[in-house]
Amino acid sequence: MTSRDTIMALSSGAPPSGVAVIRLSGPQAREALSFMAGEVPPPRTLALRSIGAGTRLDQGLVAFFPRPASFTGEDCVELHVHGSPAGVKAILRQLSEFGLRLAQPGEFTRRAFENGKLDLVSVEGLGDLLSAETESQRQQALARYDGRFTAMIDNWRDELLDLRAELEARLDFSDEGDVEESLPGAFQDQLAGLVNSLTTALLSLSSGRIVREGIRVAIAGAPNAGKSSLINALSQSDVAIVSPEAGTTRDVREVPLDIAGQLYLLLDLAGLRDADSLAEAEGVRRARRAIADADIVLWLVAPDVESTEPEPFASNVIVVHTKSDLAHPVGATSVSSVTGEGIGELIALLQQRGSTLTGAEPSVISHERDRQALTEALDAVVSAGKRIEQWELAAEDLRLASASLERLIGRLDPERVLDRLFSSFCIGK
Ligand SMILES: Nc1nc2c(ncn2[C@@H]2O[C@H](COP(=O)(O)OP(=O)(O)OP(=O)(O)O)[C@@H](O)[C@H]2O)c(=O)[nH]1
Repeated sequence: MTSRDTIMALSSGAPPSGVAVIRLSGPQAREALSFMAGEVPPPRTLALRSIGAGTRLDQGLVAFFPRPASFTGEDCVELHVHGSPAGVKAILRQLSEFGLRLAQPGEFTRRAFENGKLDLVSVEGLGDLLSAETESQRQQALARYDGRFTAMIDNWRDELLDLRAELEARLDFSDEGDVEESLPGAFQDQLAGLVNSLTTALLSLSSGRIVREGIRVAIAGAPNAGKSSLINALSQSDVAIVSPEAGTTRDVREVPLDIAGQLYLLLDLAGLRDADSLAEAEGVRRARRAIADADIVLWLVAPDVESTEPEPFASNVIVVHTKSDLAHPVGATSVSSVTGEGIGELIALLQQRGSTLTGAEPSVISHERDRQALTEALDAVVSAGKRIEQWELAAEDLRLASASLERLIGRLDPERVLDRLFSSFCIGK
């Protein structure tokens, strides 16, 4: 496979559908278009054409996007045809006879990256955008795809270059005796500013990550405290098993919920109790770990069930009194999964707690790669600050910091991430 091949794919959803979009990219794209649809319309203009070489297979809209101003940076073509399974198949067959091959998953985007149209963090933003399910995920992914993170990284890289230039000038001219011995205060200030800015970015990682991955809400308490019933009531569907027999929820199940545009993952945990069997003990162990890792813990207390453990005290724990239809506790958060009482209030409470975790605007810094690169860059800049009078070593630290950022945008060693990243894309993207 070389990028000289011209590739094709159905880029819209699977037929049958109202419209199907077939996308082509590569040196033969223009010729393939005139083979299939006759006269090539002016660039970036939709034109109605009869589609099919020799025989008319369909009628649709076609567009030509000449390189380099196209998504991939190569000549691109779009055929908007009827979303018929047989029609799409026939068109792809003719294109294949013409010499085009089917694209691999993510191959269009990979070409865009290789041709410098997108950097790696934007590619990740696009991947996130395609899989975004909630409003906050969409906003976060779009901001990353649009280059908001790239602009931050470019700023840091510019600052690192300035600082290195200052040090390297001293190294070059140190023999000539006409440079000042110590570095100007402005240099120190700029270095401190950079440390601040990278630290702030790293701090926003946890909020960025929970927007992307979801706020983990552990639903915990004694067996039969009403955990599964509460999850059902919260999600208004029969997603969790409800059973009168104690100890039925053994594994950690995740129930996704969209509350006001933010993804929450309700973790339906095994009831905490002294386990009778190995399987139960494993369930309890996993439940404890999930509680420790959760962003919010709903600790359920029921009037008809004896709590085997004391309520945990932590700022992320909300004690919820369940089965309020049986007995009504005073002045506490209480719910009934049977009557629905208190469920709306609990959702509002989750939304309020969630918004303090995510902040007002979703952070674009949200991937494990971001954490690694920013931590490396920060460590290197801090190290440069510590040995600032050893110009050569400090310059090397700053070079390492730049290299971490260049790896993040894919300017350095992109191979390590490319295959993994693009294999998660769909065909036609
Ligand atoms: N009256 C009343 N009964 C409830 C309520 N919520 C749950 N129950 C009952 O309490 C029992 C246990 O409920 P579950 O939701 O299975 O409890 P759990 O905590 O998930 O239990 P395990 O998975 O065994 O740990 C069932 O018989 C439910 O019908 C409620 O709000 N009111």
